[in-house]
Amino acid sequence: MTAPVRITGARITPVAFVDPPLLNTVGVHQPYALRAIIQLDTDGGLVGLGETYADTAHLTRLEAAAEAIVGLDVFALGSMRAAIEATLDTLSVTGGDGVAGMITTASTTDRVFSPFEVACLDVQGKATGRPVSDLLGGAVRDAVPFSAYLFYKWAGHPGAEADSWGEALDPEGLVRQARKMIAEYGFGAIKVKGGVFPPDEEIAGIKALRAAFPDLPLRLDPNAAWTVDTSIRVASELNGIVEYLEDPTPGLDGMAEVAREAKMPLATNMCVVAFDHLEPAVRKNSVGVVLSDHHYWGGLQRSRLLAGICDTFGFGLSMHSNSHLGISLAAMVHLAAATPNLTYACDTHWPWKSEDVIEPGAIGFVDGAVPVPTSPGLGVEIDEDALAALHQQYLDCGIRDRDDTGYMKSIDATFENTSPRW
Ligand SMILES: O=C([O-])C(=O)C[C@H](O)[C@@H](O)C(=O)[O-]
Ligand SMILES: [Mg+2]
Repeated sequence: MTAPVRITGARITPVAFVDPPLLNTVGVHQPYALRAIIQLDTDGGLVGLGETYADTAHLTRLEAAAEAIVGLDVFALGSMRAAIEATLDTLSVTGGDGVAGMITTASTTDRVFSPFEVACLDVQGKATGRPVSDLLGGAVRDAVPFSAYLFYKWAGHPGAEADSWGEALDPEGLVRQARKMIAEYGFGAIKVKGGVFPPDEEIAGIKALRAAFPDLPLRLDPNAAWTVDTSIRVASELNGIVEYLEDPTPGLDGMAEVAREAKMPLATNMCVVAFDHLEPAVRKNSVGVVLSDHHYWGGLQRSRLLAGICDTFGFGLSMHSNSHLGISLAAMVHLAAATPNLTYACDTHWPWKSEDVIEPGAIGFVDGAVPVPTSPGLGVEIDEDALAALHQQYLDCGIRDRDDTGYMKSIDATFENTSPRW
């Protein structure tokens, strides 16, 4: 039997990495995206890795949680979650969700527990010589398919040079972006981040993509930018064209109204983001597909629990993403590999980043999918020089919280973050 592997501490390092001006309904991505990297130290010398948001309040909570779990066995995940919950109850920080106000009702405990749970699973895997997917029930696929995640975007940040992706502000720009991303990564499905332009312009964008890629599944996600009536109209225009419509309108009740009329399933990473949202979502028939995200569903094991509930109630299941680095990708891939009822290609922001904290080569895309690492643990290791450089970038860049709306307002003072907008 493997002896207890006790936690001796956790190093939490905020990092900043270059991010293009990706547009969404709440504003635009700042020049740098923030993440916190967790290196969990144990008495035997094994180190586990985790990755999460790095907004100021979240960092305060992570530091408190790191202290609360010293001395615990990395296999004692139930006790660890309880210890973190108890510690968070003593803190009086607010905000810091790291998702620009788009996912505000997730559980704080689950959000803070998640990177520590992932790091513990990494250590468990290293201690037992098994990949994390084995600790989650075993991989049922060798590779995990992802979708091309398209964004409307400016050519570059104001005052800076154009980035290698260039501008995408109309249907031609979206198709150009899709061609480049698919040529580089081989994705077999396309998601468009909408809610940026009036719905008819985005419908035209989706139709242009359909014409350019007749065989690829398409999705549109306006992050609740539309009223119920607008959502029903868009759903009718896109009938037979998108495989699902993602968060067209705010709230479980609005989604249920749209779902009654729409022919395609509705997916969500906004109105079902915590376990206590599942019962009303089932009762109201609000959604057909849940987009899970281990960063706020409480880690990989609780995401497996979510998958079981989705299976029981007949929900489709896929995965949401935010701007992320390689530790998160590895965790997403192990989870997806061990989730039999994953019914759609997962989301990832991976193509939008040009920097990372992990040693290169351990994880990557082949034909639009990520082969599941088979080495012990997550299968990725920290590149200490890269971590130090991206931490320095964090210190230098001055950004301490994700604020798409504030950044947009600094460029266009008339911008208002309203939901629904159309
Ligand atoms: O599916 C989603 O809602 C997302 O991916 C949320 C993200 O924050 C996305 O809107 C972004 O990166 O701007
Ligand atoms: Mg979404």
